[in-house]
Amino acid sequence: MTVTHERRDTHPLTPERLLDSYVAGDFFFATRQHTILGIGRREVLTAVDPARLADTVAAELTDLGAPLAVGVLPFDTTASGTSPTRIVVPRDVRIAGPAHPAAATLTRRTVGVPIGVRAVPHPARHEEAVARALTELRHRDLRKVVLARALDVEFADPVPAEAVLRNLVRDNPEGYTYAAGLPAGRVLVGATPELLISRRGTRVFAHPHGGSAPRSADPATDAANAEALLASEKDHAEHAVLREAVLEALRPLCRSLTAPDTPSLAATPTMWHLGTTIAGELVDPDISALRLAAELHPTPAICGTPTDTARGLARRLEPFDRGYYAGAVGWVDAAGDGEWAVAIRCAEVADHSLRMYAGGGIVAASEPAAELAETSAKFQTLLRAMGLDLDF
Ligand SMILES: C=C(O[C@@H]1C=C(C(=O)O)C=C[C@H]1O)C(=O)O
Repeated sequence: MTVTHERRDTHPLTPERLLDSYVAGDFFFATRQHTILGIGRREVLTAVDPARLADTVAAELTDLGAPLAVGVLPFDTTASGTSPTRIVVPRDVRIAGPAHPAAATLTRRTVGVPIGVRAVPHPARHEEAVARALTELRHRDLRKVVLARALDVEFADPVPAEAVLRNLVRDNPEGYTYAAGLPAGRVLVGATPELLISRRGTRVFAHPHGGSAPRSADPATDAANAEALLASEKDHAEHAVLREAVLEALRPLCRSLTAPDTPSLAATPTMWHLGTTIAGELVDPDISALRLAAELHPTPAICGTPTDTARGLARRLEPFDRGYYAGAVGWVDAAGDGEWAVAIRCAEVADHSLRMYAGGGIVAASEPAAELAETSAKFQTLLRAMGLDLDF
């Protein structure tokens, strides 16, 4: 196993070269700090429960003398989930600096022309599901539930995950842009703004996002959307549930924990969000980034509160299995450091088709039509990367 860091020789290891080397099945993770490429698979470790897998991964990294492991957590990490946590020790790891700002000079790649696009469920059914969730919110012990929908896109030719990834890197300078190989040649690819947890030594950070508004090409509308989000009681209520849950999960693990009282605006090229930066100092330096991700996931950003009730309701109201959508994607190294991002704004690529997902938090003050529009806006991250000017 070799780890190659950026070096100044005739072939510097640049983020662009990592992108050029990436092939579907590899692991790719670009952040504001660095770009990681995990090539191939030396070991694949799977288990339903990511917390249990964390210890196995730590032992495996030590045994193999490997620097880091990469992978994905599914949305549903309970026994009834159908996709396991999947951690890969790559054959080779290459690390370069951040992809930005040079990414703006990347040339876009063509993804192909779709021969069919289908919303799952039909948009009207999604509105009905939101309406049913509102009834549950009124009558049950439920404060928030996240409901998602999907878009299935069919192509005449195989979908080049490499092109989708490259276009996502080009378009999304601030977030976590990722690709992870899944069984049967499938690929999870996306660009998420949301950090579930990062750990460096005893320092941990989380940046939960909850509360959304679309960006606009018109600067006045764009600014007005941001202002309206900052002033929206409904979005602040939705965010408060999330902030509380993340703080509550981290509190027993941290000797100190800080978070501003009110969220601030976080931007992606397609969405405005309310975000809170949470920083903590771990009590136990042996708790790895993967273990921390397992402790926090699923947060109310992608599930709801209380967790079990919300997960059960989402399972009943959504006509699909989320798989790795709304799970987590990231890496953990031999020292236990790592970064795990919330696996949203993504698609699962399978040969000639892909399925993209978008969801939104429903609270008592939500409205079905607005929730449908929010998911349409969230699809834009992937639709743009695919060069598709569609509104679903
Ligand atoms: C669930 C998604 O996004 C999450 C839900 C949000 C919301 O409801 O406001 C905001 C950011 C994300 O945490 C998604 O993009 O699919």
